[in-house]
Formats: sequence, C-alpha cells, structure tokens
Amino acid sequence: MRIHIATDHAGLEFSRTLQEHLRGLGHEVIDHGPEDYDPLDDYPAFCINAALGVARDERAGVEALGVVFGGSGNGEQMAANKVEGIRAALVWNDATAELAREHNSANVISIGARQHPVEDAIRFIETFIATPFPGDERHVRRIAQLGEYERTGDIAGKQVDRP
Ligand SMILES: O=C[C@H](O)[C@H](O)[C@H](O)COP(=O)(O)O
Repeated sequence: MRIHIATDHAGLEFSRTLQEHLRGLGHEVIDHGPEDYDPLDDYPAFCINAALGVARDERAGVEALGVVFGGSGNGEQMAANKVEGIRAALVWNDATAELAREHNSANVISIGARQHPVEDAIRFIETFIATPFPGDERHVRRIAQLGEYERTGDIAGKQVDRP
C-alpha cells in the first residue's frame, strides 16, 4: 500500500517514527513534509499535498491512503478535506479507526499527535490501513451524496439549500 503522510511541527517526531514503522511493514511511504522542525510552520500545504497525492493515485488506479496529523488533528483533517475526492476522518480510538473505513470509506485519516501515546496512534493507523470498506449499500449511497455535492453543489432528490 502507498501511504501519503503529512504533519506540522507538532507531529514531526511522530511522523519520523511512523514512517519508519510503516516502511518496516512493507508500505511505500511518501512524505509530504515538513522536513525540519519549525515551531512556526503551517499545516495546510503539507496536508493538502498529502491529500492531493491520494486523490491523484486514486484517479490513476493506484491503491493509496493518507495519514495527516498535528497537535489535535483537527486542522489537518480540515485541510485534507479541501481536496476533491478526499474523505478525511478524525480518528481518536480503535473504533473510529475501523469505522472510518467501514462506514465512510475514508481515504485519509487525521490524528492528534499530542493526544495519544505513539503506540496507540500507530495502532489506529494500522487498523485503518487493514480495514476494508465492505461496501454496504447505505454507506455507498451516503458517500456518493458527499461526492455529488462536492462536484455539483447539489444532491439529487434531497433538499440542499443554496449557499
Ligand atoms: O489543528 C491544528 C493542529 O493541532 C496544529 O498542530 C496546532 O494548532 C499547532 O499548535 P502550535 O502552533 O501552538 O504548536
């Protein structure tokens, strides 16, 4: 599996540990930064680039997922979700790691590196990677609605207000 990773200063140490761990498991890891510690760096571009990598791979038929993290994971999730085709879920325990795939077919997860011991966060990420999307009709339908709104600003058959 190809894994696109991005963080900011708050997750840099964790990013290094995680990348080594994932490479050890045989994954191809693409690091979208940052390279060096800068306490004033900004997460949006790093995370958007990781999300763009996932979206680009999906369009090319390459199996890929993304992991973004910062202090809370909140801003990183917001950044990833700005990219068309990305469904980024905030993961904060084993259940949300599984549900991110099973219910949402998330292609990116976001984790707060300051919120968890590193071994827990690694376990969430391994769970996310290992959990398939079973493709239950109700979840497929809801995910399709998200994509339709993203592309058209509307959801056929639903009441969606104008901006
Ligand atoms: O949602 C954003 C992330 O949690 C950031 O990693 C966090 O805001 C960085 O905080 P600070 O600049 O205070 O280290």
